[in-house]
Amino acid sequence: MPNTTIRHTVKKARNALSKAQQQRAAMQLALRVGRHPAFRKSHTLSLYLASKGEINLQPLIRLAIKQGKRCYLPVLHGPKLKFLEYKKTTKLIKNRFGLQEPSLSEEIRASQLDLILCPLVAFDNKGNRLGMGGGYYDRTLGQLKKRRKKVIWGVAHELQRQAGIVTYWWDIKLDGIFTDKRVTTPH
Ligand SMILES: Nc1nc2c(c(=O)[nH]1)N(C=O)[C@@H](CNc1ccc(C(=O)N[C@@H](CCC(=O)O)C(=O)O)cc1)CN2
Ligand SMILES: Nc1ncnc2c1ncn2[C@@H]1O[C@H](COP(=O)(O)OP(=O)(O)OP(=O)(O)O)[C@@H](O)[C@H]1O
Repeated sequence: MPNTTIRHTVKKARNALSKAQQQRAAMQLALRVGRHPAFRKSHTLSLYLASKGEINLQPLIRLAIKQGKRCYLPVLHGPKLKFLEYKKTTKLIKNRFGLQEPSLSEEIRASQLDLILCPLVAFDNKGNRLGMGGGYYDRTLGQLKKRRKKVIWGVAHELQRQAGIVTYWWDIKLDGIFTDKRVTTPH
């Protein structure tokens, strides 16, 4: 399927999930990520605040903060993202897409993050990611040098899995995917 068709179809399916289904998925994701070594070993991690049917990371954020981990959120900065700390007291403002982001808090360089949980629209078993089409994660994470450790993971509802995604030279590869149902590493 062409990527535009995938984007359209998956967004529609994701938006159709009920509140109860969304809550259950968010809890299951938090449990699954919470017991994974990539999360357990992490001290600094970036997440996102869900919008329009994206899997909600709030239960996971609460768990991470309770365990003393430092949580960061993406903030639009020109063509790229910055990562700013997110705490209970952090003031949020809406960016031009209507997404909430920290207005003023401590910044961390992407290379200092132990775990980066990326939002996405669709993914496949090879670790390919299709996002909202802004190219923000690609531009920001494409520059990470020597990716020895598995830091970049996608998070999604299981229904966002596709048989294959058409990719381009700028697309970053995911080191793994967490869904409400499974953990997958590229194969
Ligand atoms: N929750 C969340 N935060 C995120 C991202 C994301 O995908 N999800 N991003 C990941 O890169 C960045 C923002 N990227 C975006 C890129 C494009 C559009 C966009 O085109 N929005 C359309 C509506 C699309 C729709 O309704 O599905 C618009 O506002 O017109 C939005 C965000 C940073 N923060
Ligand atoms: N590293 C890069 N260098 C130059 N241009 C880039 C780079 N990464 C992405 N782009 C541009 O961004 C546009 C959007 O890319 P793409 O459709 O892959 O975004 P996405 O991964 O879906 O979005 P997002 O990461 O914001 O969720 C592309 O048309 C491409 O021209």
